[in-house]
Amino acid sequence: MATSFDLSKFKGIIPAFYACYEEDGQISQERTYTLCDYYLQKQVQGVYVGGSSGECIYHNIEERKDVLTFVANRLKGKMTLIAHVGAPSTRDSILLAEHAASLGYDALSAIPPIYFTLPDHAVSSYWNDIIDATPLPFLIYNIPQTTGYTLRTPFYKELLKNEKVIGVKNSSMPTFDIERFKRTGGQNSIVFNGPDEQFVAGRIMGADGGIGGTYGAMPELFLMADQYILQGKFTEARELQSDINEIIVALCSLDGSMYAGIKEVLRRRGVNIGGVRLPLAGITEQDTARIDEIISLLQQAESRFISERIS
Ligand SMILES: CC(=O)N[C@H](C=O)[C@@H](O)[C@H](O)[C@H](O)CO
Ligand SMILES: CC(=O)C(=O)O
Repeated sequence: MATSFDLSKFKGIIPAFYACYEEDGQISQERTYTLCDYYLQKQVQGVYVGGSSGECIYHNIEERKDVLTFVANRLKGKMTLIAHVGAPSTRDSILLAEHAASLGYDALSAIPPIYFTLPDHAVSSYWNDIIDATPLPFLIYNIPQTTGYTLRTPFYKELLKNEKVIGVKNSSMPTFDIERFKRTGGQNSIVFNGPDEQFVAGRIMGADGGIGGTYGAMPELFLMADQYILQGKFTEARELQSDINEIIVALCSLDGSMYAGIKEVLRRRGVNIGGVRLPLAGITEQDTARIDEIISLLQQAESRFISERIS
């Protein structure tokens, strides 16, 4: 079960990379570079490209390959790059996996098959077929609330028999699952916390780091929360998590999708990566005032927890 990959790069704060669009809704190379530069400047550990937050479900394969290419062009060798290659068919997932491997990504990851409910043996074949297609290590993506599929510990143990499986990004809500997955995989495996609302709890229960959809709106806050955990400052970590959660709850209360809200926050802070792709809803006129409030919540949390000034 022990993997021989160097796991030291799979930890810390790894934002889930957002889809970057032109004004007409096409994937934007230039804006993808803008977002890459932003993350480089924030000194995050890495990026998780083409997942839920990357709106992969609304992109065709060529668009997904383009996003993987643009990010690698800008960030290869500068931070950890994880490619999400989950797609409705095994065939398309393999095409994406091969593409990511040719670009030098550090790891692959995929959700389980969606739409049809498949038995574990078919899920296992799906993941293992992707894994077999390239030499890269693989991170399982467990996200029952969107896929309808729940990864169980005994099945996870089976999957770990493939030494290229290095761990799991766990987005189920119980932090108990994080503890179980970490215990099952042992020290020579990785667990990433999924739900940003309980990043601190996930870390305490054994997650090595987090991959999150809201990190991009507030990377400094998550980096600081991770620092607090590393320093054993649990009271500070909990208080910061609570401030973070006020921001996440506000982002999730917009008429527009959470991603549209995050992109508006980023735009107002000088990082314009466009809107969201339909059917995700864009922000509405009423959302404008709510976004003012979100910006002020961000500023309050930043001035409370981060010493250096953030624009
Ligand atoms: C269901 C879902 O998309 N979960 C993401 C990944 O785990 C999270 O990062 C959320 O975006 C975040 O926790 C906000 O709810
Ligand atoms: C949040 C996350 O991991 C994703 O967007 O895939």
